[in-house]
Order: sequence, then structure tokens, then C-alpha cells
Amino acid sequence: MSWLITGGAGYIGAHVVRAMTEAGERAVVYDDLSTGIAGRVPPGVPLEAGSTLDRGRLDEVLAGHGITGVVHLAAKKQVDESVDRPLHYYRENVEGLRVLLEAVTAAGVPSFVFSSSAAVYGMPDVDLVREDTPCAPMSPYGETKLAGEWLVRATGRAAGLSTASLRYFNVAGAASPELADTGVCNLVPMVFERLTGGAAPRVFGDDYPTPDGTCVRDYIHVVDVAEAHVAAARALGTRPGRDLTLNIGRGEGVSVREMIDRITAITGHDRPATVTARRPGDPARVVASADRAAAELGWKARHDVQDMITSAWEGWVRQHPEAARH
Ligand SMILES: NC(=O)c1ccc[n+]([C@@H]2O[C@H](COP(=O)([O-])OP(=O)(O)OC[C@H]3O[C@@H](n4cnc5c(N)ncnc54)[C@H](O)[C@@H]3O)[C@@H](O)[C@H]2O)c1
Ligand SMILES: O=c1ccn([C@@H]2O[C@H](COP(=O)(O)OP(=O)(O)O[C@H]3O[C@H](CO)[C@H](O)[C@H](O)[C@H]3O)[C@@H](O)[C@H]2O)c(=O)[nH]1
Repeated sequence: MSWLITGGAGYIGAHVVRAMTEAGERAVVYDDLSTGIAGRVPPGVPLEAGSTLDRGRLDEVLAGHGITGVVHLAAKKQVDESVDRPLHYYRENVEGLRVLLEAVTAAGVPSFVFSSSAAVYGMPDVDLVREDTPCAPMSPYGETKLAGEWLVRATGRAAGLSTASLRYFNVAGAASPELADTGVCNLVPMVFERLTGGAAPRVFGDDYPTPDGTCVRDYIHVVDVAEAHVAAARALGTRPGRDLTLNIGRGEGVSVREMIDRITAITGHDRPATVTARRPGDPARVVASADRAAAELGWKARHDVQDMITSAWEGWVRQHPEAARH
């Protein structure tokens, strides 16, 4: 099959491209390079510049490359920014998806994989979040992902498109230093930034109802996330008419304190963390039940938190060579 990977120049998308091509699939990247980096796209994989809002360009690329499946990662992903700019997020993430689905159905492409997020769950009051746990997103970003799932499912049913929405939990790590995330909006890079800048890492609240009082999350290596896409793409490609919604996590909770302890041990920057006020909107615990993805795809995460932090640190040092000297 020939897969169009939207957002393939982004952090996760570049890993998906790598995993798909290593698995022998043909990949074409479609990206507007708003946050993506052209150099992440490997030689031999065509990079088509364009926005998901541009129907004419999408028609051209889908037909020009004989696309038979789409993996849609292109989106804006910053929770805080989505609170300030909801119209921008709805336009890019929901309208961009709607236009893409129009082009996909008009071209008769049969398979569609969508990047969703654990952000759709909001504040789940359960030990392990299952796909049927009620969704109550806490930010416009999470809303756009939930609305995106609805759009994908409804279009799949109406147009006979086989679909999968993958709800990633907390993604970290890199396959190689040059593919590392360049953003500093999640715990691991935020702690790297503080430590290498000579500041104490911050714990946003230690009075949560969790074993050590800090928030618990389900961290997953980006290489495992990418492999879940290969498994989903294969599942759709071989069995038409599917409608999958799957958690992509490890099913193991790790607290902010545990993460910071591991980060200081791995980086050698040993500075005690400072506890600050809670960050508004943070749920105490979000940990996936990963059973459905295992049953439907035969996929399971293989990498642990040590791998995530070590590989993310190698990427950080590459981007900030001065960090290694401390
Ligand atoms: N990083 C995470 O922790 C996380 C967690 C859950 C879900 N996700 C989802 O995974 C996907 C990829 O996230 P990422 O971390 O790689 O982010 P990223 O910003 O690195 O990648 C997004 C890519 O999409 C491109 N893009 C954005 N808007 C576009 C548009 N309208 N048309 C064409 N290209 C466009 C960007 O240039 C970039 O290359 C997103 O859909 C995000 O919501 C990410
Ligand atoms: O310097 C920091 C940075 C973060 N945190 C804490 O670390 C945990 C993880 O925070 P992140 O910002 O890395 O991740 P979130 O769990 O808030 O959200 C992330 O994962 C979600 C899925 O669960 C969505 O995908 C969302 O887009 C993505 O940012 C939170 O408890 C946060 O309060 C700190 O204590 N100190």
C-alpha cells in the first residue's frame, strides 16, 4: 500500500514514517512545515508541502502518488495555546480533518488512521482508563481530538472507510537524536531545560491523592507509538470496514517525582526539585488500559521509561551541545 503521512515532518510523524518504511510500506509525507522540520523526512520519501486545509493540493497529492491509506498526524498540539486560540485549534485540527476526509473519500482511499490523544478523557476517575471510559476533555485541544474522532467514525460509516483512532498517552523519547522532539512543553524536556539552565526542576503540586502526592501518567516511547501505527495500518489494510478506537499506552503509572528522580540520575544533573502550585486542569492520574490495542492489533509497548529518558536526553544534548558540558 501507499500511505500518506500527514504531519510526517513532525516529532511523532517522522517516527511513523521511519517505522512504516522499515516495515516495507511506501510512505509519502504531507506537511505544511508549521512546526515540522523537512530534514526529519528520510531520503527517498517524497515530502509534499501543503496544508490539510487545501483541498486542491490534497486532491493532487492523493492522485499523484496513488495513495491507498492515510495516517493523519498533522495538527496543533499545545494545550495552553489551545485555551488562548480555540478558533485556530478548531480550524487546524477539525476543519483541516474535515477537508482531508472530503478529499480522501472523493479519491476512494479505503483506510484512515487518526492521531487522537488521552486528552479526550479529561479527568478520568478510574485506576485504568479504558476506551469506554467517558470522555470529558478539559481543553479546546482535547475537544478538537474528540470531535476529530467523531468525524472520522461518522465518515467511515457513511463512506465505507476503515478507520482507527489512536489515543496516545504521554509520548517521550526518540529513535535517534536527530528525531527528538524540539518542543519544550512536556515534563521531560521541561526538566532538561531547568536542569541544564542551572535551575531546580519544578513539581506542579505534591498534594494529589497519589502514593507520593505527585501526578501519575502513562509514559510511552515514541518508537512504540510509531509501531502501533504500523500495526493499525496493517489491520485496516487487510480487514475493510473496521472502526477502531484504541489507547496507546503501557498501562503503567509513573509519578512526576519518579520521573524527575530518573532524569537527574540519567543526566547527572542532580538538583533537588522545587514544589510549586498545582497547574490548573491537571488530573491526578491518567493511566491506560492497554488491553484492547493488544487484542485488536497484537501490539504491545516494548520500551521502558529508562529508554525514553536516555534517548530524549541524547536528542536534547544534540540540540543544546552546551548541556553536555555541565
Ligand atoms: N506529542 C504528544 O505527546 C502527543 C500526544 C497525543 C497526541 N498527539 C498528536 O500526535 C500528532 C503529532 O504530534 P507531534 O508531537 O508530532 O507534533 P508536531 O508539532 O511535532 O507535529 C505536527 C506536524 O503537523 C504539521 N502540521 C500542523 N498543522 C498542519 C496542517 N494544517 N497541514 C499540514 N501539516 C500540518 C506540522 O508542521 C508538524 O510537522 C498530533 O496530532 C498531536 O495532536 C501528540
Ligand atoms: O515542569 C514540569 C512539567 C510537568 N509537570 C507535570 O508532569 C505531568 C505531565 O505533564 P505534561 O505536560 O508532560 O503532560 P500532560 O499529562 O499534561 O499532557 C500530555 O499528555 C496528554 C495525554 O495524556 C495530552 O496528549 C497532552 O497533549 C500532553 O501535553 C503533569 O502532572 C504536570 O503537572 C511538572 O510537574 N513539572
